[in-house]
Amino acid sequence: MRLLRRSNTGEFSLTKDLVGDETIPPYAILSHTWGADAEEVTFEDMTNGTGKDKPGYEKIRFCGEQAGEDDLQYFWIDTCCINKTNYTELSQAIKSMFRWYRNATRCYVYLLDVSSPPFHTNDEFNPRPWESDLWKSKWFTRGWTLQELLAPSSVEFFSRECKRLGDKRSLMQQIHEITGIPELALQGAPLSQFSVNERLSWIEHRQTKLEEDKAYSLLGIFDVYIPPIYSEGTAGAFKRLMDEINKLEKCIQDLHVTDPRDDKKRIEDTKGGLLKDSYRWILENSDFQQWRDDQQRRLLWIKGDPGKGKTMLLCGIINELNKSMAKTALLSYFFCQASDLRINNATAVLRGLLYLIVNQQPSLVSHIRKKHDHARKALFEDANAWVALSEIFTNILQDLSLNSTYLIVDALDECVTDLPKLLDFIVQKSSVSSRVKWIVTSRNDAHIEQRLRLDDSGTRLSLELKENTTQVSRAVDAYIDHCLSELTEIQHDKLLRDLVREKMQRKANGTFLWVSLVMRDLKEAMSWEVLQVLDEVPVELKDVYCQMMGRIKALRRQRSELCRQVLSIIIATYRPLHLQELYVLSDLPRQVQNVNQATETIVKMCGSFLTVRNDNVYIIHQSARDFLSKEASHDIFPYGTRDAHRSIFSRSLQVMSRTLHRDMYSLRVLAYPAQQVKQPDPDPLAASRYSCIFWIDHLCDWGLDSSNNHSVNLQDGGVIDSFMREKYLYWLEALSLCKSMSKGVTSIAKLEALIQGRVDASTLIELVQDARRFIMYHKWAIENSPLQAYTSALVFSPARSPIRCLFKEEEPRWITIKPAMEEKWSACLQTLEGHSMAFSHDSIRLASTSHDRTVKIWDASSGECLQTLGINEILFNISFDATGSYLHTEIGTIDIKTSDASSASNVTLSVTDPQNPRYKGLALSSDRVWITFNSEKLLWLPSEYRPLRSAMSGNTIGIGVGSGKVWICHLRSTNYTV
Ligand SMILES: Nc1ncnc2c1ncn2[C@@H]1O[C@H](COP(=O)(O)OP(=O)(O)OP(=O)(O)O)[C@@H](O)[C@H]1O
Repeated sequence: MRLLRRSNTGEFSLTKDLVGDETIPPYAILSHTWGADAEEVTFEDMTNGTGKDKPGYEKIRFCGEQAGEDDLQYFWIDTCCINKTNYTELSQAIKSMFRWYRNATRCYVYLLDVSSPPFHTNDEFNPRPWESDLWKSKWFTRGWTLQELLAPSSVEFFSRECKRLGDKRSLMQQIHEITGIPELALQGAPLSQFSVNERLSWIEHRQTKLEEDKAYSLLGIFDVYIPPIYSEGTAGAFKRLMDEINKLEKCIQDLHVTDPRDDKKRIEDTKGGLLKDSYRWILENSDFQQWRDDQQRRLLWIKGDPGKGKTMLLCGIINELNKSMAKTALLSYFFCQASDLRINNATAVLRGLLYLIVNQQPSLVSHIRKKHDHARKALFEDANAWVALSEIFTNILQDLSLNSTYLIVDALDECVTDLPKLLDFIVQKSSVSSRVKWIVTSRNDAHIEQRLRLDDSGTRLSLELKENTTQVSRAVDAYIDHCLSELTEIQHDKLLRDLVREKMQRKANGTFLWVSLVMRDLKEAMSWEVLQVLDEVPVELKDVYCQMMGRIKALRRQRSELCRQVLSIIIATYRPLHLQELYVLSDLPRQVQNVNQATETIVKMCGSFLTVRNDNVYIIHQSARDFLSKEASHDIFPYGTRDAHRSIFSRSLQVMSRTLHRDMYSLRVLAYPAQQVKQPDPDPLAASRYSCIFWIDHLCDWGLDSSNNHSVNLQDGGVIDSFMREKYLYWLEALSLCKSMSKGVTSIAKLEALIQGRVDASTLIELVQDARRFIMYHKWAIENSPLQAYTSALVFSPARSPIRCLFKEEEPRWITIKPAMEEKWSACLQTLEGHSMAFSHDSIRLASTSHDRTVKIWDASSGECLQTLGINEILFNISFDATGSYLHTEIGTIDIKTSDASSASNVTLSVTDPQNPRYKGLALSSDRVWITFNSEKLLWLPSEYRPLRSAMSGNTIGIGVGSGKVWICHLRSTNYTV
């Protein structure tokens, strides 16, 4: 960026090109409309000292003088600070312009067509005589001025006479009315909050001198970049812009595993709302202040026993940082929750943190897009996700454009998968990047402490430490006061209230959770019982839980049993359940009028263990889950946890058998895109959604060595056999509607492994094998259009596929001449988004490479992508050395960045001749072609293809085909002689 500098004598000169934001001094920036080319002072004029007689020089003089008045020595003007004859410089300027406006200390808008009479006296009837000019000003009709209005935090308006008219804030209402831009955007809210269409509408009625600029002037507003091509026309430029926006949106959509902002809101709501007086103590705490104010303190670890209020404290800290941090700073956070499969692992933490970061600074998505553009969603989900995400995260943290950033992670102890990796990552990153500060919380845990290795850059804040206990106790007292103010039973009796307060303060022992549990009891008590309740309640949390459990056991026979059922299901399931899911899985009484109400009533009988929000049931606290699954497990699971899994499995099968049928969402159109499917209300899958996704997991959790029942289920003619025969295709449709097709693929593989080798299940084994081929082969089509389960999936399955035969009735009748299919499945198991390849000697893994400069390592049986490696060269042949650490290519040797040495050593691969003529006869398909009937897309048709690369191991062969796909084939099932 080149700036103009005003010397003491009033002369202007250009600085050298300043590279890197940190080298740029505070500066003012001008926003204006351009006159005729000959009127504007150019870069050449400035370097040659000419142009002073041009009309445009007035603007330069104005900007320089105004900057001087505002104590700024430097300023920037687009007419003369960019060398437009240099394409590289011009495209760099277009790329950076939004940032330059945003970073300016002041932005002056010079309005040549707005006049403010110099001797205008204050006229109470017309205090702003220039306002009518403002409404008509050309400045509001130009394209580039849109970002100049939105990017800077301070925008001041000046008349032709250089008189200050007001700023973006004082003129907010008028600007909003003139431009139609929401006030929130004018106030500086992140533009990513506004939909793409809304942002596009802001430029609709604006013009640019060069037609393509209409699109290019939006780059900063969408935080994307395309290089300018000033010959492509408006349509071309907008097409490229939209492509880029769509890729950005898709990337963010795939990254999404949860929106931590929603999690925060949900947590606050389920915990009864956040109380300021109970967290504000942290702002006065010296450890916290040191972390906040000292550049060197980059990591703060807040630790404390269960229920000490760490999570709520973090919610408070997030709110306070949001208010106090610089506008340009980023704040990202994540709440781990052990009970929710989605958010209890290290990969999810990185995904969640990244999600909020790129939401605030979308340009950083470029780091994700480098990998995402070819790996797509698998980047975040395959076995290599951690490696890829940590690399992306590191690149973002090193990006010079990253603003100062706060990263906050709650409940590390609830990160069930890969916690050590996460801890090492946090330690490493917090010590290298000075612009990034971390806060993490956890329970007191020696392993976490050891791993965090807190040195000079880190601070430990223990809630149990003597210096802090007074502050925490006061915070708990404030919480008690707040809770008591809501206890209507004792409002009229001050003496009683004081007594209750005093007793609670004495027993709470600085534990918020204790107070909140006791309060639930007190709310149920009459005024004369309140003191007795308090006397009876134990001090320790565990004892409180024991007391709650005792009460459940003392309920009338059936009620107690219902509570036990509900609690056991909640503990044994993989994610929080909807009331309807809980109703069926707990097998609650049938004779109820309103399922949600009845289930909620039973949930309430479970004392304070559970809570309901938006019809979903949550366990009140992780410590309650710990208690129920450990100390109370003999009460909750009298027949062991396996029995709970058995119940969930068999009730799942029952509910699915009842509810699954063709076209559950009444989509009707066969190619109805899955992305456009909206969940109907009431949702026919509300009760069976969980079952569809997890029934096989619970079958496996039930265990192999179980009772006869288990055998009955697994044998020919058993319940699984019947379910597969009657409902398999509807189950696939349901999986697609639940966006869980990939989970279905791994589940059916799990089922196949479970029944493998059983002598009494030979027909079932055959059926499941067929079902597995079916789902793998047609996954793409069904995933994208749920009803393709009944069309292309059936029509393009082998004539003697058991699944096809069982669901013959579902085949489309309008196809009179059906494609001639093989009798049995072809050699193709599935298509992988891949490349050219080599198999591991044990046939377990397949490595592939392609022109997109990546190498992928696949699990050959599930088709899961295990690793995606970025490479610098275009590869044709690949192989691994014996240790698996180096990948040899025809072009060079590449270091594989693998975090998992053990898996790498399995990958000893050999390359077969890609030109081997013996494979040439294979005719399989790769591209997806739709058959259209009456302009409705009806079915997906695999087309002809040419094999490009192939590799073979044992009786499995991999074939690379056009458009970067890989087919994995079993030669056993074909007639090919190889
Ligand atoms: N500032 C606050 N405002 C309102 N309620 C609070 C506040 N702090 C704590 N609480 C109450 O105390 C309970 C326990 O707090 P929290 O869940 O934050 O504890 P924790 O230390 O994170 O526990 P754990 O480490 O076991 O998960 C909350 O469910 C809530 O009811």
